[in-house]
Amino acid sequence: MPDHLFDMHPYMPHGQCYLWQNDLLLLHVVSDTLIVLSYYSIPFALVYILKKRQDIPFSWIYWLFGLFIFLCGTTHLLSIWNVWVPDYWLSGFVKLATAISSITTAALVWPLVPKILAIPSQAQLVAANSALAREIENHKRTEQELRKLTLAMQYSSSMVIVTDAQTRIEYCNPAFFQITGYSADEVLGQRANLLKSDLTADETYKGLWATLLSGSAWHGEFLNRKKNGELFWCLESIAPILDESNSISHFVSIIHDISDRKDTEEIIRHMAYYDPLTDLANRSLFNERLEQAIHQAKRNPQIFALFYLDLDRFKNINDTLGHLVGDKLLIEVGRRISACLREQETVARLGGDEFALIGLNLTSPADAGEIAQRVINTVNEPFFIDDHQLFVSTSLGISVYPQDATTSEQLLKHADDALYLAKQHGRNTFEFYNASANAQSLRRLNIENHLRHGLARNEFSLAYQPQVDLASGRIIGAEALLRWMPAIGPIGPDEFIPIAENSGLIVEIGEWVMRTACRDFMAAPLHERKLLLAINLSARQFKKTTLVDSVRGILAETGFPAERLELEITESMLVEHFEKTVKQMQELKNLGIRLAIDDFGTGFSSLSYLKRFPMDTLKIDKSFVADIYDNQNDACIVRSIIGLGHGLNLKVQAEGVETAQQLELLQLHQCDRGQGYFFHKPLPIDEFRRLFV
Ligand SMILES: Nc1nc2c(ncn2[C@@H]2O[C@H](COP(=O)(O)O[C@H]3[C@@H](O)[C@H](n4cnc5c(=O)[nH]c(N)nc54)O[C@@H]3COP(=O)(O)O)[C@@H](O)[C@H]2O)c(=O)[nH]1
Repeated sequence: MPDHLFDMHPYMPHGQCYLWQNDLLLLHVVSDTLIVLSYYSIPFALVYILKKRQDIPFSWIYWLFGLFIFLCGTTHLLSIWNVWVPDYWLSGFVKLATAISSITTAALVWPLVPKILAIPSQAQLVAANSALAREIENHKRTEQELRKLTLAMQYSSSMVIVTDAQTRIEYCNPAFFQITGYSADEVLGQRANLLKSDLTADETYKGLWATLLSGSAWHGEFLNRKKNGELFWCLESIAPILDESNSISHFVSIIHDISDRKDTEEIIRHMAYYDPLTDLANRSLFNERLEQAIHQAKRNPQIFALFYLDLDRFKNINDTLGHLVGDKLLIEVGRRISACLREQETVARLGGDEFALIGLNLTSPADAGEIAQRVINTVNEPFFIDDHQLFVSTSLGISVYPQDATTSEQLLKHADDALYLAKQHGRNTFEFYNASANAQSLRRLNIENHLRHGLARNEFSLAYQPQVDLASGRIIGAEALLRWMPAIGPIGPDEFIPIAENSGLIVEIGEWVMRTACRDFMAAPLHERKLLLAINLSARQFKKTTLVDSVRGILAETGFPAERLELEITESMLVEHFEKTVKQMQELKNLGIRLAIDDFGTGFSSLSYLKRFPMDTLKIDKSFVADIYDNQNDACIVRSIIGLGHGLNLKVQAEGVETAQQLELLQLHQCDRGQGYFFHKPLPIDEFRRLFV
């Protein structure tokens, strides 16, 4: 060591300055002693802490710091020591050791600062602790929720399936095993399509996958199959579960067994689409099937036919044998008609005795004719119902797609027009629609429209056809016959009366006829002649419960004597409305009115009915009279009717007498009265009056 740097000679050694200053010595010794004691206590405290808290991070720095403090204390201890023992080398070395330890500590403590600062503070630890506590609480709550959801799945009556992204089953709830009959071993790891029945449309699966792969949930219905092969309807909700990277990791399906609901739906559907009596399709289903047939025929050009049919005079059966027999007959007719068509074709009951059929895939319209004939033949076979043997006939109208129409409304309307034609052509037959039938139906509609205004426009008049007493040749009365002169040109009663009957207008028109005829006959010169007045009544008028009141009212209003009024009723009307008709007739008879059966021989001809009606006159239909001279059968029929009428104490009147020979024969068989062109055509009132002037 260079002496000039540490030359101590000019200075007094440390210790000697205290020799002559006792107080200073005391101050230094006491202070150094206190410093030493407190310096030494620090390493001890640190050692104690490190022993107790061995987890303290960076403990070596505490050891280093402790050593440095200890050396500092030792330096002060040596300061006291040097007062009396000038061992400055020792003090120098201790200071050197202190310097080394302090430099080392200082050098090592600075890099440690950021690391120590990174150690959380107490406050931070408290905050982290409470955050952790909250986290734990949330976790517990989530666990509880999960437990609840798991329990819900366990006890749910709906099936729950969880699959992986490849649709391999990972979880099924107990309801799944219970409903499908599978066990866990049989399904876990299997593809979810093990329930597939192959009866669900491919479009459904396509839609399902498109929805799921787009990340959305799919809802829909499947017809699935259980382990035992039984089919069951499922309402499913399937949702994809996405992972953190937004890829599908799982699928979860909730499945409800809706077979019961489907059964109920099926019952409701059946009620909505099937006729409860015959179990045939009803009008709604028929319309749907017709639309389907049109749709298919448009895509795949083909011919099909629509048949419209009803039973001829079905009402007779209902009225005479009761509705129960009528219903059983309809059921049986439905069965027979169905047997005439193929499985995929439609037979519907549209109401009452009306049926409609669709005959598909025809090679030509003639096929439709064959089907219609089969239907007629099968219906013509006798029916045995409740000890009754019934003979029934049917009439059919046919429209063919596409030649007659291409819309359901038009096809139905044209078949209906054709049916009308079949009825007009004598029943028990079929007719194809044709344009003229269409024109006829349009004409019918036009006539009906004009008829509605006929009375208001004063377009009606009456013609009177004289009725002659065949023994004396005297005119004893006349039949009032309605004439109509509308703006569209004259229309005969044969055409407009059925339309007036169908539309119900005949009731009002009939009253006008009776009132006008009674007035005409009350005026001179007819009144004095005490002529009989014959008036036709239609079935529709008879159905009206007000008929008797109306007749009574007209007689009272016009003063025409009841005993000179003869109301003509056709034979078929008597049979169709038997009970009601007898009652009405009896009430009319009670007024004193005469009753005649018109067109006798053309209707039902049940003699047992005849004796129950309170009749006065039988009118032999002109069709028998026409050939009475040339046709033995007709002559025989006329003779029999005259005999029958007289046997029942009735007056017999022949209609349509046109020749002297006919008259001669009728007189020969003692027919009471005659009416026909041979005597007079129906005459306008003025001409008729002139006969008596
Ligand atoms: N409910 C009502 N029906 C009525 C009424 N007025 C007429 N009618 C019915 O309309 C049908 C057709 O009647 P019409 O064209 O008047 O024909 C009558 C006679 O003109 C015709 N007749 C009479 N004599 C002859 C003859 O010698 N030859 C021949 N070819 N025809 C003849 O017969 C019709 C009378 O028939 P009927 O009633 O059966 O006695 C007809 O059914 C009328 O009943 C009405 O007001 N209400």
